[in-house]
Amino acid sequence: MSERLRKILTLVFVREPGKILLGLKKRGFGCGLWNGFGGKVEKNETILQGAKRELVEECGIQADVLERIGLINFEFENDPVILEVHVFQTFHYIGDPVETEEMKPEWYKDGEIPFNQMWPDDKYWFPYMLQKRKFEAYFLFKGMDTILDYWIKESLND
Ligand SMILES: Nc1nc(SCCc2ccccc2)c2[nH]cnc2n1
Repeated sequence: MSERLRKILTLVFVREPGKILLGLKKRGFGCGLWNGFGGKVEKNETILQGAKRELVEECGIQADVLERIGLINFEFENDPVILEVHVFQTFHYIGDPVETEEMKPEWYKDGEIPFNQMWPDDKYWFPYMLQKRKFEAYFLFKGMDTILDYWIKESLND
C-alpha cells in the first residue's frame, strides 16, 4: 500500500455550557469561514502541544486541559496530501479571547452555529462534538465547497 502524504493539523474548540467559541479566519486556508483554532504541528512538538500553541497564538487563550474528541481525514480531489485533523475541546481554560491577525473570535450558542459560513463538513460532525461523543470521519472534497464522499462513525478509543 503506497504511503499517502499526510499533513498533521489541529483544531481546538473552547466551550462554555451551551456556548462555543469560533474564530473568523482572516487569511490563509479557510479564509472567511468560522472555525475552531488550530493549524500545523511543528516538528519539535507533540500534537497536543501544537494544539495548545495555536490556541494561544490565534486567540490568546491558554487551555490547561485539552480533551481529544475527534480525528478527521480530509482528502481533496487531485491533491496527494491528506489533511489529518486532530480535534480537541476544552471547558477549562485561562484568559479571554482576543482578536489576532489570524482570527476574530466570537461566542456562539450551541444551537446558533453559523454552518452556512463554515466548512461544509462541519454540520456533519459538530453534533458529535456538541453531544460529547468521540468520532472519526473522512471527507473527500472537490474544490473547497463540494463533498464528493464521506463517512463518520462514533469512536470509543481514547
Ligand atoms: N472545520 C474544518 N476545518 C478544516 S481545516 C482545520 C485545520 C486547520 C488548517 C489550517 C488552519 C487552521 C486550522 C477543514 N478542511 C476541510 N474541511 C474542514 N473543516
